[in-house]
Amino acid sequence: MTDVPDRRLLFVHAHPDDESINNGATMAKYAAEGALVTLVTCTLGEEGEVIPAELAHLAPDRDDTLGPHRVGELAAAMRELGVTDHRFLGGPGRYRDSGMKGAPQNARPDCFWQAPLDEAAAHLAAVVREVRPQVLVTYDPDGGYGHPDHVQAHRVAMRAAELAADPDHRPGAGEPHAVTRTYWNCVPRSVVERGLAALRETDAHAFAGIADATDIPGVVDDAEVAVSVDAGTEHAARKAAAMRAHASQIAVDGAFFALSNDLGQPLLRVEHYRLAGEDAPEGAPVGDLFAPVAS
Ligand SMILES: CC(=O)N[C@H]1[C@@H](O[C@@H]2[C@H](O)[C@H](O)[C@@H](O)[C@H](O)[C@H]2O)O[C@H](CO)[C@@H](O)[C@@H]1O
Ligand SMILES: [Zn+2]
Repeated sequence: MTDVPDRRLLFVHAHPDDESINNGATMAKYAAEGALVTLVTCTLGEEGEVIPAELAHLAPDRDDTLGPHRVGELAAAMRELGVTDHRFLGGPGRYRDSGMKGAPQNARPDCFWQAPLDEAAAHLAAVVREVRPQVLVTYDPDGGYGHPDHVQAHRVAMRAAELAADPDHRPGAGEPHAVTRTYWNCVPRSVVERGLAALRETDAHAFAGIADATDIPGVVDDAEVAVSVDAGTEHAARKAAAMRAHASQIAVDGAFFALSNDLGQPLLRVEHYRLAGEDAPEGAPVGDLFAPVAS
C-alpha cells in the first residue's frame, strides 16, 4: 500500500488550460510540498479557437482533432507543474466541449452542457471517494464568465461533493467521504485593476489589445477573498511554463497573457479563492487552502 499524502486537493475544470490559468502556481506549490494534487478536466476542449496558424488545421470545422492535441498540451502542462494525478471526467472524450454560450454546439447530445447532472457527478463522486481530498476547488456558479462548460463543471463538482458524502449514494462503491472545504476561483478587483494598469503602461506587450476588467473571469470585491496563495517566484514560473504548454489557446508575454481574442491580461502569480457559498470572511485572506478561515 503506497503512502497516501496527508494533504489532498482536487481541482475540477472544464477545459485543458483552465487549470494552469486559474490554479497553476497553487498546484505546483502543493505538489512540490508533497501534497496529492488531483485534477479532473471535464472535456478535451474540442471546440476551442486555435491561435498558431500552423495548428489551424486542428480546428473543429477542419480536422476536428483539437481535442487529442489539447490532451497532449495538458500532459505537458502537468509535467511543468509536477502534477501526476490527472483524469478526464468519465474518461477521455466522454463529454465534448460545448462551445461558447449560445453556440449551436451547446445542443450536441454528446456535449458536457447536455450531460445529465447526476450521471456526470457520479463519475466525479467516485474520484472523491477514491482520492478523499480535504480541499475541493472549482468555479463559482457562473463558471467565472458564463461559459456553459464552466457553469456545468461548477454544478457537477458541487453535486459530486454531496453524492460522495451520502451513504445512500452507491453503497459499497467506496466509503463515503465529506470534503472539508470547497473553494471557488476568484480574482480581487484591486488585483485586476492594478494588473491591467501595468499592462496599459507597457508599450512593449505582444497583444492586439488589452482586456477590460469585465473580460476577466471571477472578479470579486477584495473582501470576498478568503485565501490568497502566493506560491513564490519558482512556482509562478512553473505556472507560466504550463500556460505556454497550452500553445493552441494561450499566448504568454512576460507577466501577461492572452487567449485567442488577443486581449492581454495579467498572468497572476498570487491565486485567490473564496469559500463556496459563504459570506466574506471576517479577517484578511490567509495564505494556505488548508488553514482555518474566520468566516
Ligand atoms: C479559458 C477558456 O475557458 N477557454 C475556452 C473558451 O475559449 C474561448 C473561445 O474559443 C472564444 O471563441 C474565444 O473568443 C476566446 O478567446 C477563447 O478563450 O471556449 C472554448 C470553446 O468552448 C474552449 O475550448 C476554451 O478552452
Ligand atoms: Zn475553460
